[in-house]
Amino acid sequence: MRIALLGYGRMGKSIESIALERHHTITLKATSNTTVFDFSNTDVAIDFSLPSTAISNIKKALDAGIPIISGTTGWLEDYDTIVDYCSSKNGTFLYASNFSLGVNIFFEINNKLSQLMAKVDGYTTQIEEIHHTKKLDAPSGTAITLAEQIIGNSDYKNWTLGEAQKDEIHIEAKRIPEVPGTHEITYNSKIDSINIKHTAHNRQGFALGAVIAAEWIANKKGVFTMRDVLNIG
Ligand SMILES: NC(=O)C1=CN([C@@H]2O[C@H](COP(=O)(O)OP(=O)(O)OC[C@H]3O[C@@H](n4cnc5c(N)ncnc54)[C@H](O)[C@@H]3O)[C@@H](O)[C@H]2O)C=CC1
Ligand SMILES: O=C(O)C1=N[C@H](C(=O)O)C[C@H](O)C1
Repeated sequence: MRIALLGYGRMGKSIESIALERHHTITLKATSNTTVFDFSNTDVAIDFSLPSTAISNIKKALDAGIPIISGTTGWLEDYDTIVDYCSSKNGTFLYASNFSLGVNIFFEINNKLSQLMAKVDGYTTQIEEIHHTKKLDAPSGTAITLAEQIIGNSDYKNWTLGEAQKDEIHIEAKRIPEVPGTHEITYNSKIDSINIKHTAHNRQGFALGAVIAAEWIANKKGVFTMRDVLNIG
């Protein structure tokens, strides 16, 4: 498969290495200096760029009729606009806040645990995420997905980085050098605590998941998620 990389930073380079191992070729390595995106001879585009550039990158690929995978976080308030844009172009689009298999299993556990916890009283819910100091957005896209799952299953109405009101989940976003990504959910009561935690040891899981998603999506039309790709849940 011929892959265009929209973003050639930490993730773009990890994806390149996994894609080459899986016998794919790279047709474009776009960075902030790239003025023309040449999608000729490309089967699928993968966007891991910046919160401020993701939307225009995704639209460029859809305009060119190329299926696009996006892992860029920090732009999700415009997700529905992109879904509509994709439909208007009869295109192919998949976004995931986290492409790793482990985190996608963790999402399923979070969903089930939050359904159970919604049936009992006396627990408060907190999410902690830890990432490297180069990360531009906070909270992480993954923490937002986790919070939205809990909100969908409970009386919580919102998440906040600040002090939480009764109907809000507090997200603690910590930045520590070199940490690839750690997410922990804690339910705390006067009697006990329940924690679930996912720790990424490196970026390989994110990159492998993105390449697997690209392989899966190449000949499809529509808007998809990692649940479709991994067939879990
Ligand atoms: N969904 C997931 O599984 C994961 C998502 N991410 C997200 O991916 C994004 C990128 O992360 P990193 O690679 O660590 O960042 P990075 O800062 O190392 O790389 C960003 C790249 O985007 C490039 N860029 C800037 N403007 C561009 C433009 N207009 N078009 C194309 N490329 C452009 C930069 O030159 C750089 O190469 C972040 O939003 C991060 O949160 C990161 C890891 C996993
Ligand atoms: O910026 C990162 O590095 C990561 N970003 C994603 C997020 O915001 O959730 C996924 C992963 O945790 C690494």
